[in-house]
Order: sequence, then structure tokens, then C-alpha cells
Amino acid sequence: MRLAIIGYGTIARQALNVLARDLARPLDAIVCLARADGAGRAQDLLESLGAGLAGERLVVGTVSELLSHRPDFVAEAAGHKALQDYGAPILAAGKHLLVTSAGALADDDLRAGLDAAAQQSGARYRICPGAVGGLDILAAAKLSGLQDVLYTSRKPPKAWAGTPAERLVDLAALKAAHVFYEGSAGAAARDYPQNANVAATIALLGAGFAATRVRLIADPAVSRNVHELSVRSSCADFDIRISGQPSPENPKTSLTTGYALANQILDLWPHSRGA
Ligand SMILES: NC(=O)C1=CN([C@@H]2O[C@H](COP(=O)(O)OP(=O)(O)OC[C@H]3O[C@@H](n4cnc5c(N)ncnc54)[C@H](O)[C@@H]3O)[C@@H](O)[C@H]2O)C=CC1
Ligand SMILES: O=C([O-])CC(=O)C(=O)O
Repeated sequence: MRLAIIGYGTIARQALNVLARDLARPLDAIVCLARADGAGRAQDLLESLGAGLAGERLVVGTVSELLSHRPDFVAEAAGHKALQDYGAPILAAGKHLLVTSAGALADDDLRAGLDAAAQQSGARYRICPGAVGGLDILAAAKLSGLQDVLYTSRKPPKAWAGTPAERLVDLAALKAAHVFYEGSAGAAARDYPQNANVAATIALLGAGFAATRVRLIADPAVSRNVHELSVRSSCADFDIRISGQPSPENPKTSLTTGYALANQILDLWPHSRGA
């Protein structure tokens, strides 16, 4: 088993920790694609996980180097730009791709490029559920006809630091919950690239980027990242609420996301799960 991963931050570290603990046997190789300024950090991460993770542990700087190490598939946990830069060449080389930065797919041109590369090579890209759940019933309900899909993300104010929310509201002074964004999943994914990948995932599996309604809330009364999905459809109405622990290293990212990525990786290899 040979795994390639793009990113060596919060989600990648969490997912690789789970693999190092839970794989039935170590990977033959793990290859991490790092930016020039992060090669040392990527190497430290791979070394910290020891022989339990993989025999060979390699850090590379380009997508062609990554592909030269013949991964079985590639997991992305690095951000929108990484998917824009590396997604099509990976798929064109016939490698399956697990996508965490689903918000990048709000860009129709990127989606068309990935679809074309995948069609030409037969490779597939799969969206990691990330911080959310309930996507199975959403996809089923889509087949029956969706009347309304609303996704609400409620996070502590510090999770919205460094986003356009800062221009809309004084995050540090907030005393009560404040809805600073109400609109389509497409605009949310574009404007909040580190916070609205779940909105994009729901849009992709459900009503699409234009019709999926999104609300983003900064709430000083919560310590969790709370994801709520409300769906009205021809087969069922449902409301799902997930109260996620924020990652200690990155309050924007729910801890679930790294576990979700590890779970997807384990799913792609038969018999890879330990006891
Ligand atoms: N689907 C979901 O539920 C969620 C998706 N995400 C997505 O995952 C991404 C990563 O999240 P975290 O791990 O929390 O962020 P992070 O900031 O902790 O780590 C990102 C890592 O990717 C690396 N990186 C960035 N651009 C790169 C590039 N072009 N090539 C190679 N490496 C690159 C960074 O150096 C860093 O190591 C987010 O930006 C977001 O797009 C985040 C949270 C939830
Ligand atoms: O991890 C989360 O809470 C969700 C998130 O950041 C995203 O959707 O991009």
C-alpha cells in the first residue's frame, strides 16, 4: 500500500496519526507533497509517526515527483489552491484522489477540468465528508426531489478570524450570536475557503451551489463548531446537528475532519483496518 498526501497540517497530522495507530500493517510508502517553505515540517511529521505508519517516508516538492513514487491514490488536505494546482495532473495520471477542500469545486472551470482528466484516465475523485455527516440520506433524498436545503455553520468568533467576517462584524466584541452571511453555497465556498467546505460538500451531493442555502454564524456562547443540515424533500424531511470539537491547532477545522479522512483512506484498501 502506497499513500500520497498533500498537506502536512491539522487534518493531515490527525489522519496520519490514526493510520499509524490503526493500520493492520504499515504502509509500504507514504509520500507527502510539501511547499518549499514546509518541507522540514512535513519531514518532521512523517518521522514523528515512526515505522508504524510506513516503511518509506518521503517528502517531495512537485506533483510529478509525487507521481513518480507510484502511489495507489492521493489524499488532499491542503486547501483550495492545492486542488487547483494538482488535482487535474493527478487524475490525468490515473490516480484516484480524495478531496478535503471541496469548496474549490464551486469553481465550474476547476470542476470541468477535474471531470475531463478523470474521464480520460478512468481515475475518480471522491469528496471526503469532512466535518459533516448525513450525506447518504441527502444523496438519496436528491433522487426523490429536494425542496429546500439549508446548512448552518455556527462557530466561536475566533474561528472566523482572518475571513471576510472580520469586515462585517467586530468578532472580539460580540456578546451574542451574529449571522454574518446568508446566501448561496457557491459564494460561501468562494469567500470562506477554510470554513465553508462543508457547505460545498452538501451542495455537490444535494441541490447544487446556487440552490443550497447557507448561514454562517459567529457565536460567543459556543465552544464547538456546530453544523446543522435541514432538508425538505419528497421522500423525507430531516434535521441533522453535529457539535464538533474544534481542532486544538486550528479552530476553523473540526476535529472530525482528520478522522473522516483516515476513515476514507482505510475504506479504499481492503483489509487495511486493524482490530
Ligand atoms: N471538508 C471539510 O469538512 C473541511 C475541509 N477543510 C479543508 O482542508 C484544508 C486544510 O485544513 P487544515 O489541515 O486544518 O489546515 P492547516 O492550515 O492546518 O494545514 C494545511 C497544510 O497544507 C499545506 N499546504 C497549503 N497549500 C499547499 C500546497 N499548495 N501544496 C502543498 N501543501 C500545501 C500547508 O503548508 C499546511 O501544512 C482547508 O484549507 C480546507 O480547504 C478544512 C476543514 C474542514
Ligand atoms: O471543520 C469544520 O468545522 C468545517 C470547515 O471548516 C469547512 O467546512 O471548511
